[in-house]
Amino acid sequence: MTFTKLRPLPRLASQLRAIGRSFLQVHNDARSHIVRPDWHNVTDGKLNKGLSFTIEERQRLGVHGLWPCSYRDLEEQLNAVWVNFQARKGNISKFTYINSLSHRHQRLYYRFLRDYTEIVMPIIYTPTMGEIVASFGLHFKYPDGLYITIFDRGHIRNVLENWKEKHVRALCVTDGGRVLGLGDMGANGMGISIGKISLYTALAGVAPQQLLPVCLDVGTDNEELLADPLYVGARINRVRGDEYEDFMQEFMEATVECFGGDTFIHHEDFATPNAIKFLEKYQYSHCCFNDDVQGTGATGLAGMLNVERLTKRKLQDMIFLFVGAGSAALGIANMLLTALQGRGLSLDEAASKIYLFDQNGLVTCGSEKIEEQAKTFAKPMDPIKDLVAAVEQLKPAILLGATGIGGLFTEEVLRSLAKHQERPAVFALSNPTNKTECTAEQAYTFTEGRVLYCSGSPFPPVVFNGKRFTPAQANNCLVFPGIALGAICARARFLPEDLYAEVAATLAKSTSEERLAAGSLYPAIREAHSLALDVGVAVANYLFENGLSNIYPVPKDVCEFIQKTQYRLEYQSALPPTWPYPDFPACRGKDCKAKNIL
Ligand SMILES: NC(=O)C1=CN([C@@H]2O[C@H](COP(=O)(O)OP(=O)(O)OC[C@H]3O[C@@H](n4cnc5c(N)ncnc54)[C@H](OP(=O)(O)O)[C@@H]3O)[C@@H](O)[C@H]2O)C=CC1
Ligand SMILES: CC(=O)C(=O)O
Ligand SMILES: [Mg+2]
Repeated sequence: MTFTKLRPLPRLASQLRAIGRSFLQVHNDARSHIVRPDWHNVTDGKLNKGLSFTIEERQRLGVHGLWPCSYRDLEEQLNAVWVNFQARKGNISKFTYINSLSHRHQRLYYRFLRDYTEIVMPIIYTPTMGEIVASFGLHFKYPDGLYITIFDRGHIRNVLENWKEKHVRALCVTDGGRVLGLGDMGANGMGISIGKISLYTALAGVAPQQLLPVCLDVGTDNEELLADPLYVGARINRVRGDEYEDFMQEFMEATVECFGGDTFIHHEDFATPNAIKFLEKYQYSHCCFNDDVQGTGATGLAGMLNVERLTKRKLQDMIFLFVGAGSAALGIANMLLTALQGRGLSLDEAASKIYLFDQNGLVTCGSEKIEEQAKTFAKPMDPIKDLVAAVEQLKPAILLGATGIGGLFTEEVLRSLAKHQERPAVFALSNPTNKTECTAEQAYTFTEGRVLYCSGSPFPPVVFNGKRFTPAQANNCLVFPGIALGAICARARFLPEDLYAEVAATLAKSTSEERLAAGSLYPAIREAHSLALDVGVAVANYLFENGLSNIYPVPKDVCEFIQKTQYRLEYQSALPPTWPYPDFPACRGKDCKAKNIL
């Protein structure tokens, strides 16, 4: 066989090569050098700029003619998205529209999320994400995350290597064991991993290519799903015991092998016993975070610190009644316990202030089945089975619900609460909206407008007796994007428990006096971007100060250091900085002279 000696490339082509093949496809053919259309720029949502490709870019990239001749800058495109979004009737339809935008035009999608956060959050997150999860088989369209099934045991690393991005810095992983308040959703749980991950970018500016949503499909015990022809997961009952735990162990090890030991691993919506077991097992050996326990813990404590700011009544003088004793309630109860101890109370004194109430009633020393984590809070007293009776007897200052049971805080419960407190606080944390323990309207109405109310899913303002109340959203989305940002930027080794007290303090402080005066215990969702940066800086500072970062030397300005890593929501030029052709007029968007030629 003979090899034809390659002709040396003419100067132009070699220049182009030096600039980088990603910009242009240059084909050295026998007769001429042809610049072929680079469809990649159009079909790859990461690169696509739609009508924001300048005329120069369209011509240089060989995609001229693939768009109508108009040019739209980012603001104009954003407006078109907004008009389109509003025109969609119903939340699912809005979700479908912006989900498709995320694939064809990533930067515009995230810019839309940033600029319209308060409006879009209920679509890409709770409550609409609950509906998407419930009917995931209808909505699955793109490989937006990795499904790792129990049948992949022994090969998990290979599956992780199939992911399109190689520089993953954070994963959000669920096994769908308890998704929002919907119960066991099996592989449909992927929806929640995707939703949470999209907030990393939308709120905290973590670059999307650094992120990976994962669903561990170990089956489901949800009979409805198993019988549903549209179900996309493994049709087996949930695998438990050693097989399940070995599978999890392999996943954690494979993640470290594949992406590095300082990869942030966010556990989401595992059923409570697994959530707690894995947190205890991996918290200090991996850069691992459980959102439902720790994220919710920090969020809940922050709200309580703000009840204190608002009512001028010390936390140590309050009684807390937590309805629900799962990962969310226990996460908050434990953080509160530590905070109270920090104020000089002994463990017993602190625990004596916090009551748990589960399906069987008040958790007492005589309760039949008490989870290990709940034992600290069990009280030496007679059982109380009825919630109204518990409220009547305990007279809590703060009533918190994390049960997944919609309407549990009835009129009677709320009236009883308000009877004993001038400004009672109600945290109705369950998601999505139809699982909320009570609505904002019920809370304000049945407490004659005296309640400090917040909820896991958003509620619109309520007018009661001519006064307008703006309920705050108490959701771990106020903290997890910032925690991830700080941990990723500082390349955290692991995330100790004390760090979450810093997060809670940062969130509480970020609530303005104006919002507090209006009875809102948290910042508004539209402030979530600056909040995420504040939390990110607090987390990174904590990690640097405690020798838990893999970054050395410590950056002088941590905030600037973090900001430099953030995803840019402006378009970059699709052309190399210096272009070798002299013959095209410079064309820069709106002011482009060349556009008038068309
Ligand atoms: N706003 C936020 O940021 C967050 C909200 N959540 C929400 O919190 C809810 C619970 O999550 P999680 O803790 O993980 O779930 P779990 O299922 O682990 O816990 C639910 C708890 O509620 C108790 N419960 C159920 N029914 C009743 C009832 N009728 N009366 C009193 N208690 C009852 C259960 O008691 P028993 O054990 O006896 O069955 C259990 O202790 C979900 O809806 C979730 O969406 C979760 C995380 C964050
Ligand atoms: C918000 C959240 O994490 C949950 O409802 O599970
Ligand atoms: Mg959750």
